[in-house]
Amino acid sequence: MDRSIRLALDLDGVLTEHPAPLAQAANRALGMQLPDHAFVDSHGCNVPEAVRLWVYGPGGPATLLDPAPNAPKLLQQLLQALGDERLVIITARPQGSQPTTEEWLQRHGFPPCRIVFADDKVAVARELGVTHAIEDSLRHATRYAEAGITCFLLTQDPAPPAESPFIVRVPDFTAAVQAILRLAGAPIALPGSGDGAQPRRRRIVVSDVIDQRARERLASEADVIEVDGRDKPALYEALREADALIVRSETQVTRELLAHAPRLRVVARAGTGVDNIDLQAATEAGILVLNAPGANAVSAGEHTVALMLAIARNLIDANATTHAGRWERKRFRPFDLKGKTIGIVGLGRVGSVVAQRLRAFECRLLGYDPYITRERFAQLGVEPVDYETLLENSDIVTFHVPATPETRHMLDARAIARMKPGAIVINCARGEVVDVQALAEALKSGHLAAAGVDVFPEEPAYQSPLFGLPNVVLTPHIGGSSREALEAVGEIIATTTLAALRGEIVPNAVNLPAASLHAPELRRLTRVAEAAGHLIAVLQPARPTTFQVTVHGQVASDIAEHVTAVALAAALRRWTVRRVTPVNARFVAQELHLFVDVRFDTTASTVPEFNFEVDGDPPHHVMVRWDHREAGIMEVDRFSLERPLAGHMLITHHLDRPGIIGRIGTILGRYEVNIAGMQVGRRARGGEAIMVLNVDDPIPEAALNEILQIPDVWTAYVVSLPESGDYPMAAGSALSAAVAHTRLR
Ligand SMILES: NC(=O)C1=CN([C@@H]2O[C@H](COP(=O)(O)OP(=O)(O)OC[C@H]3O[C@@H](n4cnc5c(N)ncnc54)[C@H](O)[C@@H]3O)[C@@H](O)[C@H]2O)C=CC1
Ligand SMILES: O=C(O)CCC(=O)C(=O)O
Repeated sequence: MDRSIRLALDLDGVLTEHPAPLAQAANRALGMQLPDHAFVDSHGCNVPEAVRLWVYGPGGPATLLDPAPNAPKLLQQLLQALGDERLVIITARPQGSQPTTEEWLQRHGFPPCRIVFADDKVAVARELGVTHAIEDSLRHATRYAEAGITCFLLTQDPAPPAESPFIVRVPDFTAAVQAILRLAGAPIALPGSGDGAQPRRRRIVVSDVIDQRARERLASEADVIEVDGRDKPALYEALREADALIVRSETQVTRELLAHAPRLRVVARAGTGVDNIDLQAATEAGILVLNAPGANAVSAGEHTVALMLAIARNLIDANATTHAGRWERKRFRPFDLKGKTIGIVGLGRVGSVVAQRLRAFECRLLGYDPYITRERFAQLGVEPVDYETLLENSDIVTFHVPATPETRHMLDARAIARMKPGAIVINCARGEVVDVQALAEALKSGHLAAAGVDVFPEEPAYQSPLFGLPNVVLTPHIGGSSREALEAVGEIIATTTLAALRGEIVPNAVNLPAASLHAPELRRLTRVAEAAGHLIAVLQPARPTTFQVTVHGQVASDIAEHVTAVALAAALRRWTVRRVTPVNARFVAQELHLFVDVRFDTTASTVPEFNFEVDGDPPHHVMVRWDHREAGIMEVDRFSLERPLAGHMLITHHLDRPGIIGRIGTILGRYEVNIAGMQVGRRARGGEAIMVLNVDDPIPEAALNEILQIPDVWTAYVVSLPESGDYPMAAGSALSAAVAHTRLR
């Protein structure tokens, strides 16, 4: 192995993703007008020191950067090949950013490595005897080259004529590391395939017990980490890199927990009730919350009936005394459910199961649920009554409502006082629904005969006023835990968590309105809506003040809301460093004072169209047409297109005069960019025109600059939109980074 190589690595743009979000954040927060590449070499671009300190300092946008693909593993391989003596990170970040920088490296799993903070990188490199460097800044690469240090420059641009032989242009960090390993004679076993980085394997934390098959299903696509949700330090540690968290009722998903999970995209509740999840905090963070309503309803319903029977038949005591060798046949006086009046509070999924089972016992059923129809009561064979009537007339009252402010302590001392003497209470819903203190007192006084309780205000429950009372049957929240329920819940949660992580639309989202349309129609429309949002932000790179969506034709409001959320999220991803998904798109827009205005023109008898408009100088517009099967972007800035936009494109706004299109073609030809198709539109002969060129190859920045030099070409945008197939909706768009250039007319 060649031991003479000493390597200096740049940080931003080499170990991190491209630092464009830093410039965008500074522009937004400090009202600056920095170009996207400002932090490729912030010192060289004269970014003021105070701005650099803010960007790289505690809580600054640099702490939110993602690592470059596979960067931690690549650094590990370099360290293995070269040894830590011969590798150093030299960054031009200010010295004051040392703690946040080190914290970022550690948080993203980079191996420990020497790091030096210096504006004059070459002076430090010389002192350290550096022979090779990896950089993304041309200025630093040039300076290294002048000092005789070979510098791998990460860029897509071709080399200009007569560039120093000490500068070696490579497309990305993987290629640079390959070259260094080759030079060092080290084995090349790069993460991912030889010529490109593999997407990172998803990490799913499971913090409560779930079905074994569900775990296996998750493990087929992701790394599954199991931790005890009650062990906060262990859970927080596991969540640092987690994409999804799966819980049942024990783990409390609080705002604090979410703050420890910067990558989290999905929280899945393997069950029904989501009261252990801070839905507001999850929504603000753009995290999708899933649950599996109904999958354990039979289990909870049967458990409810089991608690009733256990009480009616004295099962618990009779079992214990018989086991103890005491034959107390005369002591027990069980009773039949037949003929009893049972009051069911909440006739949703579980309440309905209970009603259906109890009909077989020939009970009289009273029900209180202000949110369901009379027809539903009739179907279930339940008499609808008000809550007071139910309490006053029932021998057994059983609760099946969700935990909400309205249902909290629905059964308190006053409600209990209305109940028949000797009545029985069953709570298999949520602990908060019943005031346990009042219940315990009524049980002790004898006003109530017995209670069956599966759920507690605080779980796990290690103490309760109900503990030790002889007339209470307690179970540790196992109502929904039947084998069948766990299997069904596990299947739903595993399948939909993986689907949501792949960016697919799932039907069981709690904090994203369900769209009343199913794949593949919705998937296609979603793809195009995301592309439209992306495109409008390429056309309008500075954040506008208004994002207007006008829907023409017959479109259901939930579909319009879905399309708005998807397009808005895609646009916001280019307007803010904050993580945006359809879940928090409207919230983030509000935070950024971006007014989102959705209008409907349902009278228009047209194929449905979604028009996205943003204000600016000039304002921009993108229109999506959707014939309920196919969808496509059919207008840009009010110019109609013959074919929907797709693929790699150059879009220009220019004056309609002879020669312009030819000159653009010539420039692209010189840069070996093949043109695959062209569409042009104009308002009037000799007026403003638009051209969309589909190209087979990436358009180098230098070519774009030349195009912008052509007189009467006002703007040029390079953008990639999906051709076919799916791409992630919720985060991490597969749309390529777009370059937008504008020249003032
Ligand atoms: N013990 C366990 O292991 C399990 C407990 N559960 C819990 O059981 C409860 C019911 O679950 P599901 O039936 O799946 O929910 P659901 O949403 O299907 O039904 C709840 C019903 O309560 C009604 N309701 C809401 N507020 C009400 C109020 N103030 N007064 C009267 N009725 C009201 C609703 O209209 C709805 O019909 C939930 O708290 C759930 O978390 C569910 C499954 C297992
Ligand atoms: O088994 C569980 O996780 C609790 C079930 C439950 O309470 C629910 O699904 O709401």
